[in-house]
Amino acid sequence: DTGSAAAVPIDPRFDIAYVTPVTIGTPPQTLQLDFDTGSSDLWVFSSHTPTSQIRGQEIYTPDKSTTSKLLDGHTWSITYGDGSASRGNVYTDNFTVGGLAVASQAIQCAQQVSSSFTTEESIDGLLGLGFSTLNTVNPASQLTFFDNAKSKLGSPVFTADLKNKQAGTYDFGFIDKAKYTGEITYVPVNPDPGYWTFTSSGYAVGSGNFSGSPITGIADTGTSLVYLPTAIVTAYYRQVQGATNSRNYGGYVFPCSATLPPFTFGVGETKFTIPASYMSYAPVTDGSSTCFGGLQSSSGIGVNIWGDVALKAAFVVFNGANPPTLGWATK
Ligand SMILES: O=C(CNCCc1c[nH]c2ccccc12)Nc1scc(-c2ccccc2)c1C(=O)NCc1ccccc1
Repeated sequence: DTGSAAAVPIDPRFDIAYVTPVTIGTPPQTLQLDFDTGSSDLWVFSSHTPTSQIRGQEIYTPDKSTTSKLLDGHTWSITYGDGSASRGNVYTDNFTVGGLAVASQAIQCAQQVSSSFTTEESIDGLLGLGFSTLNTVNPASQLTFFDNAKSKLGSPVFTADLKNKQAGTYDFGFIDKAKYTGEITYVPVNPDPGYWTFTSSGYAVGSGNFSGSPITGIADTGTSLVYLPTAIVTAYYRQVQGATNSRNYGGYVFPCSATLPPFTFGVGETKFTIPASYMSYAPVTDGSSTCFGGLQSSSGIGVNIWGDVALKAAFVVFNGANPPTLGWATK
């Protein structure tokens, strides 16, 4: 079997996050989920979520599904590095993504979500595509959709083809040659503690020379920006007129009118250039002439994160074979 579904930016102006339609239950209930290779919980806004915490999201109502089953006594609770969080109970139900079906997928129903999820009206939940070791369900952790689907897939892979300010695609079980150019460079993945962790072969700022120092980080579709070591980030913003590291805004900002250099990162012998236009993320507040950078320091995080700003410059193969690898191709 295979599956293919669109990854649609939730805001036409800035690529904050992407959502993908899924169906849950019988008859099918359609929700838009944020596919997230940086976590491993599949959680949804639901009939168990207090209405005060729902603002326009679609919800999953297990009681309306003839195939839903309560996973008795199981709970979950997740907190992301930005302080956002959710928790709740667990059902199993039929689940499909782009024509690929999994019976009795664990669906984590939110009984509590933090304000940053309430205010993201276009996100009805998250679909974790990290390794199942990161799943937070207690007392028994649950498998991700990808782990449940793997045995049905021709090839144990999924691919991310995210795009700038337009819809991209997540494919499951096959690699679409029409989506990339040249050869795919595969690199080893360290699945411990559960992220798609790989090592980049270096970077360059604008037309500067390539620095071949290895950068270990995670391929994370659930994080908007790129977070790298401070030395790299300061080297980048040294080339941006008027850029400052703002305590007030929590990162590097610059005049929206500034000329930005592109940013190149290496995977094996292949080089990926993030165009300058991707490196300006958004005005710090609506209408402001101060913009927040798409590249920020990872010093407070503890891990380097290759988020959407980087991933949308490539076609990425998440190879769930044993051992797992990541494939990168230009497009
Ligand atoms: O959690 C994920 C992927 N799912 C995000 C789901 C999500 C969390 N709010 C959301 C809001 C909307 C949609 C999805 C999400 N990735 C990782 S690995 C390490 C960290 C981390 C650890 C410590 C400190 C910082 C990061 C994060 C992290 O918190 N990223 C989000 C972020 C990173 C920086 C700034 C903001 C957010």
